[in-house]
Amino acid sequence: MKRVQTKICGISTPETLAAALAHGASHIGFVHFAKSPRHIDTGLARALGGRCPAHVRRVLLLVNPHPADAARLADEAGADILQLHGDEAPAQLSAIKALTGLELWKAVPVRTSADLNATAQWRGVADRLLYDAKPPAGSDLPGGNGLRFDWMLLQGHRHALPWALSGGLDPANVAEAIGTTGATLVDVSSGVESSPGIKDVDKIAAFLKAASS
Ligand SMILES: O=C(O)c1ccccc1N[C@@H]1O[C@H](COP(=O)(O)O)[C@@H](O)[C@H]1O
Repeated sequence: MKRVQTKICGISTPETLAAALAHGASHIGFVHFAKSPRHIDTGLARALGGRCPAHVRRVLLLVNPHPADAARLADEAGADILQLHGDEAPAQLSAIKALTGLELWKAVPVRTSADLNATAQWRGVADRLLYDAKPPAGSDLPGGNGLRFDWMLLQGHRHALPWALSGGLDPANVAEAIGTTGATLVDVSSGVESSPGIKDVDKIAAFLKAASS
């Protein structure tokens, strides 16, 4: 069976980056969104990303960026992949793709099967869909809320694009999440923290071990 890929999102220190790399993360996420407790500037993202070996992909998370800003921020951060986690329109991603040529992930907020069935619009626009739980009404954060959705919705679903699973994953539930959904790429942020924005090296290690077992 193919090894499950793993993204640790919201890395902001050399210590937590080292833990993620030592335990086999395939993707490292840097959050550039001022309202997030995980927000870092692009200079720090570049410095941390510079410690990643070439096979580890550096993902810059942005929310509703103007395409020109997305291109500048990606360049400053040295990103390999852009994760668009707001309510971007397809034309916005097309413009970002034209400017950067980077791999683009589009976050899809999921509560019901209707949310999954509306994803055909991303064909030819995004490279990967990232399913996340729909945020609570009025939430400041469109993601990173530690909330999961009903994984059973993914059973038998015909995905419009390659996809990844996120939302409320943690060391205790990630193996079940992979088993239930068949995910080949999982993404975690708050589930490997001791408090919002503070990553925990032991939880990172436990998550990566559980995801690969
Ligand atoms: O992590 C954040 O602060 C964040 C802010 C704005 C948009 C998305 C964010 N994180 C992403 O949300 C999902 C789920 O996170 P969690 O594991 O439930 O905390 C994940 O893809 C993060 O990359």
